[in-house]
Amino acid sequence: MKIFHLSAECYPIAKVGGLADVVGALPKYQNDNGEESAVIMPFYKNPFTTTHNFSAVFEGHVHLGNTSYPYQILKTSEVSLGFEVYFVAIDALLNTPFVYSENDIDRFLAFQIAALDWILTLKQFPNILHCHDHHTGLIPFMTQECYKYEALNKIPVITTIHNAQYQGWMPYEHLHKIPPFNMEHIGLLDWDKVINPLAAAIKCAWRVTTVSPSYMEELKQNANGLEQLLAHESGKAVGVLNGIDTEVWNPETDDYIIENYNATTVAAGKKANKKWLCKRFNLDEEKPLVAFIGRLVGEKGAELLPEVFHKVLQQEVVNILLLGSGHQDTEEQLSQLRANYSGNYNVYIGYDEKLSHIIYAGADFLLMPSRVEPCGLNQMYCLRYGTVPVVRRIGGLKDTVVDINDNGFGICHDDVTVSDIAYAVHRALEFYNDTVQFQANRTFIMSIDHSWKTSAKTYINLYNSINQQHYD
Ligand SMILES: Nc1ncnc2c1ncn2[C@@H]1O[C@H](COP(=O)(O)OP(=O)(O)O[C@H]2O[C@H](CO)[C@@H](O)[C@H](O)[C@H]2O)[C@@H](O)[C@H]1O
Repeated sequence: MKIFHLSAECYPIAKVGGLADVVGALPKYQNDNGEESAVIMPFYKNPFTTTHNFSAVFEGHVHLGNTSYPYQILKTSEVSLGFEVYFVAIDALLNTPFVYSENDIDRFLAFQIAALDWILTLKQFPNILHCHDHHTGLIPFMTQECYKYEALNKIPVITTIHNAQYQGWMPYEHLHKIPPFNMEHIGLLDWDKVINPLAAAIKCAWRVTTVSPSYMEELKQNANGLEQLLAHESGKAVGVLNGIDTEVWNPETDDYIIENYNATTVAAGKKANKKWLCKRFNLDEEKPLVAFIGRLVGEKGAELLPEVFHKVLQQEVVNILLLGSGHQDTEEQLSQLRANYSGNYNVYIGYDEKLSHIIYAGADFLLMPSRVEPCGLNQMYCLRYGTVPVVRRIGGLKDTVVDINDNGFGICHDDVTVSDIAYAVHRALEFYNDTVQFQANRTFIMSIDHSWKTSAKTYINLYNSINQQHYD
C-alpha cells in the first residue's frame, strides 16, 4: 500500500512539537510492516535543508487565485530516515527559518495545492492520503470537491487531529484561492461563518482519528467550538494512541545523553545524567529533581507553574528544572523566580532537543499538569528513561499513566489548580523517599512498551478497512 503523510512538521527535519515526532516515526514503522509510506512536507530554510543537497523530481507553478508561484518537489538521497520525504519548495512562501508565521493561510494553502497538483501528475497514485492537523485540513475537501482533483477523489483521505485547539480559520476573502468547486457545497468549508480547515477535514475525510481514545471522547465536550461536529461525525472517528520512536528514544543508545543505561544500570546512569544537569544548572544533586519540558501555553497549565514552583520550593526538599518557551509573561515569571531559589531551581527558556533528552534521563519526575493533552509524548519518553510522570488525568495522559495508589507507576491528579499540582508533587516526593519501591518502579516503567509497533498496525488496519469497504 502506498501511503502519503502530509504534514507541516517532521522530525528530524522541522520540529516545533509532538506533531513532528509522530510524522517522523509512524511512516518508518509502517514501512517496517511492508507498506510504502512517505511524507510530503514544506521545504523550510533550516539546519536540515541547508546541510543536505536536494534534487528536483517535479517543477511547476502553483496558483493562489490570480497569483502564481513557481515550485519544485525536492528529494534528498543523503540521509535515510526509514521513509521517503518529498519537499514542497515554494521559495516565495515556505523558504523561511520558522515553521509557523503570520502568513500561514497563504503558505499552507499553497503547500496543499502544490502537493495535490504534483500527486495528479504521478503514474501511480497513492492508496491513502493521511493528513495531519489543520495545515493539511483542506486536502480532504479539495480531493472530494475541486474539479481539477476529480482524478484523486477515489483515494481515501484520513485526517489525524493532534490538537483541535488550532483550526486554521480563514476569512472568506481567501475563498478565491481554493481551486474551483461546486459552490452549492461551500457549507463543507464553513464553521461559524468562516472557512475552518479543521472542520472541513472532519466533514470530508473518510476517517478521522485523534491521537488517543480519551481525547476523542473529550473532544465531544470540549473542542474549541467543534464539539457538535465531532459528535455528529463520531461514526467515522476513532482514537489511536500515539507511539514513540524507540530507536530515537532509547537510553541505552541515545547519543545526546551524558551516560547511557538500561534497566540494569538505571541507578548509575540516571545519577550521571542528573549530576551533569545539576552542575550545568546549579542544582543540588542530593535532592530529587522534578522537571517540566514543553510549550509554555495555557493548554499545558504553564501559567500556573510559577506559583506551583514557588509553593513547592518553600515546602519541600527538591530541585526544579524547566525547559520551555511560550507566553512571554510566563517565561518572565519563571525566570524571575530564579533569584529566590538559586541552588534548587532553574529554567532554560528556549528550544533544545539535546537538553530535553538529558532531562528525560536525569530527572526523577516529569511534571505535566495539562488542561488539554491530546496524547502527550513526554510522559512516554520519560517512562522509557525511568523517570516517573506526574500528570493530570486527561486525554492521552489518562490513557498511559496509572497512579501508584491504583497499583500503577505514576502520580496522577484531577484538577489544574496550584494546590492540586503542588499536592501531586508532594506525593511524588513521598514516593521518592520510599527508596526500595522507587527503585523497583524505575526498572518497571522502563519496560512499558509504548513503541509504534501496535499503533502503526492499527493505522494500517484502518486503511485496509476503508479500501475493503471501497472495493466491496
Ligand atoms: N523547549 C523544548 N525543547 C526541546 N524539546 C521540546 C521543548 N518543548 C517541547 N519539546 C518536545 O516537543 C515534543 C512535545 O510533544 P507533546 O506531545 O508533549 O506536545 P505538543 O503539544 O507539541 O503536541 C501535540 O501533538 C502531539 C502528537 O500527536 C500530542 O502528543 C500532544 O498531546 C499534542 O498537544 C516532545 O518531543 C518534547 O520533548
